[in-house]
Amino acid sequence: MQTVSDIQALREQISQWRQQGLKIGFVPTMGNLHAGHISLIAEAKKRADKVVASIFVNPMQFGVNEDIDSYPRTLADDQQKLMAEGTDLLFTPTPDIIYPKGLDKQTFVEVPQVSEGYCGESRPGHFRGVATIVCKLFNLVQPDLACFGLKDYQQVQVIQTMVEDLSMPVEIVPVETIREASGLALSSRNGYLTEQELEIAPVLNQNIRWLAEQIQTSTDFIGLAKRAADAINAQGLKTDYIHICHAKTLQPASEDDHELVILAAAHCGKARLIDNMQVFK
Ligand SMILES: Nc1ncnc2c1ncn2[C@@H]1O[C@H](COP(=O)(O)OP(=O)(O)OP(=O)(O)O)[C@@H](O)[C@H]1O
Ligand SMILES: CC(C)(CO)[C@@H](O)C(=O)[O-]
Ligand code: BAL
Repeated sequence: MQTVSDIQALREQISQWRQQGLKIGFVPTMGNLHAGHISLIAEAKKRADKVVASIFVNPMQFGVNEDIDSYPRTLADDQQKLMAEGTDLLFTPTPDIIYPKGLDKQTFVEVPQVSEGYCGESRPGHFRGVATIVCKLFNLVQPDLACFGLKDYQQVQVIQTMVEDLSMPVEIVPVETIREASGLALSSRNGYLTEQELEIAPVLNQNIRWLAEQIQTSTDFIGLAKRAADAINAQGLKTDYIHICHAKTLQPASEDDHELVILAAAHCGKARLIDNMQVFK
């Protein structure tokens, strides 16, 4: 596996592969790789001839009081894992390479509606940062397809909408969430949890599953979501939000909707956990 940090080396390799008519799959990440990331690489490998991964802790998607400085950076370990899974190329740019003029003068991509609310409301500017970096990475890597984890459900909708609205020639492949046996979704930020917090963190997923069962037979979405939030908070987490939404528009679900998603975020110690579950009625 080749690792490149500069844009010219990346473009040279990509253009060689494109001239050979090879199909390119892409997996963008922020590093500190776990089995969730590796499942994205495996999915890309099944669908493409060459797999490109990127590791970039994107300053544009972090809020002022967020964890950009402490975000785990484990490049050597990550390279081992990517190589073992058969990744062909790893792109590891620095912020200077990606944003040479600085963030203030950078053109950005804003996706309306699906990026508003939920994580978009709690993390102002977050999805602008995500859409902008993913757009830029797509322009650099020119993939035929790109894999994204459904753990970040709202992010998948934001990227899918961006690709449709801007006619980007990239197929977005959503990949199922990989979980601990406890139900806790794997996440780099789980590394912030103490042993005790790791014991209570699965309560988020347990209550999402409870809610998924309840809404099969009830349309009291607001009342049920409140009961789930109370149960989560009673165990020592602090819910940021828990909502039942239309699976595509992410608008609050109405009684006639059949494709739903439960979206939730909760603070657990230093970590802000997110999780979700799609429900078909
Ligand atoms: N448990 C998981 N299962 C499947 N995909 C995942 C999982 N966790 C993250 N991903 C996906 O991996 C890609 C890169 O995510 P990222 O590097 O932010 O990892 P992360 O573990 O989600 O980190 P964070 O703790 O910052 O949310 C995204 O598409 C994300 O949805
Ligand atoms: C898609 C992404 C790599 C963009 O920085 C990031 O938001 C993530 O890791 O999910
Ligand atoms: N997995 C989403 C990246 C972020 O939380 O910034």
